[in-house]
Amino acid sequence: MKKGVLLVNLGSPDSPNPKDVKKYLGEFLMDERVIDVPLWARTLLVKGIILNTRPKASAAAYKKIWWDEGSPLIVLSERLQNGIQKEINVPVALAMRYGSMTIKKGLQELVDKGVDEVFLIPLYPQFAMATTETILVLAEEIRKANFPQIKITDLKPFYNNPQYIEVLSNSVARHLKGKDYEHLLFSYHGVPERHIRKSDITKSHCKPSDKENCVCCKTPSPAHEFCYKHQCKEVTRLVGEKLKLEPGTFSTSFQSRLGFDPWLQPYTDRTIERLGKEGIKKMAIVTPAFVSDCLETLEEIAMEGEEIFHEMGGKDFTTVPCLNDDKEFVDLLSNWINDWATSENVTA
Ligand SMILES: C=CC1=C(C)c2cc3[nH]c(cc4nc(cc5[nH]c(cc1n2)c(C)c5CCC(=O)O)C(CCC(=O)O)=C4C)c(C)c3C=C
Ligand SMILES: [Fe+2]
Ligand SMILES: [Fe+2]
Repeated sequence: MKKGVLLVNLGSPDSPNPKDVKKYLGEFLMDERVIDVPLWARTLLVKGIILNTRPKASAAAYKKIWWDEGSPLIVLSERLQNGIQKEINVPVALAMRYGSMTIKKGLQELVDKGVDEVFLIPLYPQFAMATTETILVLAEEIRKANFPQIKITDLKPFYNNPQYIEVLSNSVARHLKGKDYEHLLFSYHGVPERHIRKSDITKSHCKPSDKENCVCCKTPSPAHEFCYKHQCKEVTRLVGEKLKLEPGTFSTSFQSRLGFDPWLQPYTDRTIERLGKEGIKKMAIVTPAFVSDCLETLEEIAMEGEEIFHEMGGKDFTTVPCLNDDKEFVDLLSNWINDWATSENVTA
């Protein structure tokens, strides 16, 4: 059997123009694992309201971060792909869950190279219904319909893998060297609380509305295999431990909420505001839910977040880049791929 790798990230519009942004958001937000309400309600909400109001503002935000080469998320994912390809012998393809670089095209590219055994790597350290699950479900549908001869194995979420924690901690330490920040905020993309309850396989463990001191997240449970909140909090705890951060000098928050339902809290914008109001003058922020820098890190955090902090009296606001094509991260993924390529059942 010939092996190959498919990296899958979220995706971006083809351009930062409102028409392309609208098309992209339409596909993204009509995904039943992203806006998980009945089809009629999703259609009303997305096509009736969001797509008539949001694309203009989103396009303006995309324009602020767009590069000559294209969307930062796509360009940085391509750099990661190229970095890995230089390290390993099996072909590495890249696809996006939404937009033009489809999973079908990615699988086709591998099949055209004779591949019949695919290692599928969702580029998300933590599991979420709106990210990992939607990729795996769609990839399986495409496999069944178009490539029934191939076998797909997926890389499990690697949020608590000690090597990953080391690579992330090294990156944080390197970027914050010499900066005497008073607080390090770990900001993760949010999800509606409802998503956490839906993914709870025990149906009773997760209490997504517990904010600071989430007891369920600290109590061992099989639910944690699919609990985005637990997995985010674990990344913060493990990096804090590795970097020997003092309690009280680092915390977790959740960004990018959409709509009126409660999302995971505390919210990042309000946390930045609170830190500024409490007299913190120098803060740093890291965004470990994203492997590649994107709209949510470059605009919402590095631009809007900094503005909020300054408005509240803060002075220094340092953002730690995502792992992107960090050499240690490229080596780590390449090692996992090599392990998979040389043995059968490998998880991170
Ligand atoms: C990292 C994991 C992500 C989760 C979980 C996630 C959930 C989620 N997102 C929305 C709505 C939007 N997200 C948008 C952008 C965006 N989201 C992620 C990642 C996660 N989303 C990334 C990497 C990006 C940036 C893409 C890029 O091109 O750079 C947007 C579009 C921008 C905007 O208009 O604000 C929306 C909308 C929902 C509803 C959701 C639900 C769980
Ligand atoms: Fe998102
Ligand atoms: Fe929990």
